[in-house]
Amino acid sequence: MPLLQLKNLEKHYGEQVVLERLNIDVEEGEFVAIVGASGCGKTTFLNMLLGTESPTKGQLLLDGEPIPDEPDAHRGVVFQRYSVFPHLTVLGNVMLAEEFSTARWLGRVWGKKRQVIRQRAQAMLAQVGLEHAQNKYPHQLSGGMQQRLALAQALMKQPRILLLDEPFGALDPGIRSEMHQLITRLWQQHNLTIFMITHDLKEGFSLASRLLVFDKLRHDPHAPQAWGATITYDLPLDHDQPAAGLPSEPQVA
Ligand SMILES: Nc1ncnc2c1ncn2[C@@H]1O[C@H](COP(=O)(O)OP(=O)(O)OP(=O)(O)O)[C@@H](O)[C@H]1O
Repeated sequence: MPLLQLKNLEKHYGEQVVLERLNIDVEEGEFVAIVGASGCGKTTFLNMLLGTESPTKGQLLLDGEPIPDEPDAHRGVVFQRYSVFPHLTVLGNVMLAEEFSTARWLGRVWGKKRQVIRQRAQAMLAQVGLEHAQNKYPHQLSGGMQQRLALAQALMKQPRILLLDEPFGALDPGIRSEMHQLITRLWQQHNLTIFMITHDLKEGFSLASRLLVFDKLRHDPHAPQAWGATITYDLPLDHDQPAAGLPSEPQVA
């Protein structure tokens, strides 16, 4: 069974149809890049996968069941601009998510349990290359280091699905390519299924195993909100072959 199934999925906000006729299956372990014009509903799609937005029509199934309508440990998320607790160190920020789930009301754990969480957090920081920065505070980190921290935080919960909303969009080119290597390694090490929104088509082609293009095919000048975007290209990417060009005609998926 596919990990995720989208069946005639739609999302409306009031009168505005944002997404329509989304029909795809996604297998465990795929790395799906999502591109499309600004405002076409990419973040809305990610929010439905995360569970902070629910579908208006159709079905969104995880392991054959409707996806839970609130975020849980199955799904980790990293945004372009990252928010942290500024008064906590790098290590403290990574430990925090785990402390909250272990001690729901107080958000603090002590003794042996805390020791175990600390060791896991330190191991995760080493995986993202932040082992030497664990005692720094967020304002002392570069943009790339902040995104490494965001990845460490998201992976602490051992998610199956990692949702990335333009995670490298604000970084310099040199730092971006370091982050590309890191995300490729983490994808393989943690056996993740990744959805990544990007505005950089080249980034999508080079990192992902599949590329989805969201676009509006139907326009009604008298009712601009009546039609939403859908998946107009669904391209498997074979990294053994040179990157293929986009087909010349849109194919409605
Ligand atoms: N909570 C909301 N309430 C009402 N409308 C919303 C809400 N969230 C998004 N929208 C609308 O849905 C449409 C799609 O927005 P979304 O942020 O998903 O697009 P996007 O493709 O991610 O854009 P960008 O590439 O600029 O980030 C926009 O017209 C936006 O105004």
